[in-house]
Amino acid sequence: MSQLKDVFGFSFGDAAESVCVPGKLKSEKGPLYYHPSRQSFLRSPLSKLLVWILFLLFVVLLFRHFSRSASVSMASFSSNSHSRVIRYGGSGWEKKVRKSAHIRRELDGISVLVTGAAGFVGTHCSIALKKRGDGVVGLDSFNDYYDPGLKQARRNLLERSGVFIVEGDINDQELLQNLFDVIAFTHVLHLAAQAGVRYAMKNPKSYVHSNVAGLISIFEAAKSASPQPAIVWASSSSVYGLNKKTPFSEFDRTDRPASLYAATKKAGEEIAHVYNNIYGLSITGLRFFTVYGPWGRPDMAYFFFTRDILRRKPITIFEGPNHSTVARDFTYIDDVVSGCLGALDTAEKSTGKNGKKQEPAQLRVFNLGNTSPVPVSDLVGILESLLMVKADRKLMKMPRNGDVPYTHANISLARTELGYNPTTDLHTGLKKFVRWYLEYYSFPKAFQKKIKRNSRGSKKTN
Ligand SMILES: O=C(O)[C@H]1O[C@H](OP(=O)(O)OP(=O)(O)OC[C@H]2O[C@@H](n3ccc(=O)[nH]c3=O)[C@H](O)[C@@H]2O)[C@H](O)[C@@H](O)[C@H]1O
Repeated sequence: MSQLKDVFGFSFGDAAESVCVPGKLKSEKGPLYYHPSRQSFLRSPLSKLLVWILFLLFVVLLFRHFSRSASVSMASFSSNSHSRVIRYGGSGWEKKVRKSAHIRRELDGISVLVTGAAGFVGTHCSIALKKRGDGVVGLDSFNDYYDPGLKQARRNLLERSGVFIVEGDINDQELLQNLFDVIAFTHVLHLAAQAGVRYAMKNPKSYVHSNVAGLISIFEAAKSASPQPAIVWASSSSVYGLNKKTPFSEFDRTDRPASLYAATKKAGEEIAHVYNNIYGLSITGLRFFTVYGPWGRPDMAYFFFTRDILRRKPITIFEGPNHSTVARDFTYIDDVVSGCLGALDTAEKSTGKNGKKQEPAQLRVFNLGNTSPVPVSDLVGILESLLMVKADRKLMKMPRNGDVPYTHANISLARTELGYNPTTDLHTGLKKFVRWYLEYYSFPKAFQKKIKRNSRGSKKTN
């Protein structure tokens, strides 16, 4: 209102007050005249008219202003109901996209569209690619599945590394087309997804929207692009479902998912087969095993356990049947990044042209795990020793919400084909996470130092 007041010399509040409050004398609001029959001073009809005219003028200008913005948005904004109204297109925008996609590496440099770039794995991969001289353009919807402030902080980090993130939904076909028109991406690293196993009970449709429809949208854009990019995308260890045979191998069956999340990732692998078969897209699916580390996801157990232990709040540890331990093949982020880059570097070119396959194209799936499952109770033990706080543990039977009791990756295939070689044990990885956590959430410096000193001396327990 104050800005409008600067422009028009009055605000809507002024007009309403001067016109709509009868009998209220305001000497500062223009000429008054004496009304003999009412024996009082009233504002002159002329000045009332003037106020009305100005008010109407203001309404017309306001209307014109908003209808102009709306017509711009129709031309160049996403109209998808799941995304916010977002501006893209135009020379300034294209310049940023081109700059971000610029390849600085002379030999074998690639230009990558990273979806979910403000996500946990997306941020780390984008930075690693940029660091080695590849071109990177990010795409992220910045949805509020978890703290958007953290995604924004990751965006700031990426911007400092020279990565531009386009804000938009992977289901926005027009936006994708626009991006492929500007840049001939050699690769797409498709990490945008609805994550979380248990959340699928609460919001099942979000999994279909992102993990099925969104994946198809990416494949559609890629198959029509010229040249077609090679695609590396995030599947999940959860596709092994309730398999008993361990460690999980890529050759094992994956038709018994335990959660809707797993089912949508499994569906993604089948959809990948279709696009590879019909359109000649080169596609690599990576089955991530419970990835953790700095800049991680607050919806994951290691993250909220840390928060709750520090707040002296109880944490719930799930148990399997007959009080058996629940365990995960926790995989540190740097190892997963090396696997993602290995997959990009070994991806063959897509073979389609003008939307048609010319010859058979590469289709791969790899486990990216750590090969050493750790019980969740041990994870809590490591956090206790690093944070120097005893956790208030509550043991609880694992609810039937899509969780699986155990994961363990066989990584021989990734080792051979991608040169994947995880080196970070859970203790070392959590130590790095805890240091980041305390710094990011601005814990007192003295406390950070104390924890750091303690963690230097603390021993590996796994
Ligand atoms: O590998 C994957 O493909 C998936 O990994 C991750 O799923 P999960 O392995 O289930 O990780 P996470 O929720 O951190 O639970 C860890 C452990 O803590 C146990 N757990 C959990 C919560 C709790 O309150 N108590 C508890 O014991 C719980 O039973 C479990 O044993 C990603 O979130 C998912 O998006 C997907 O990428």
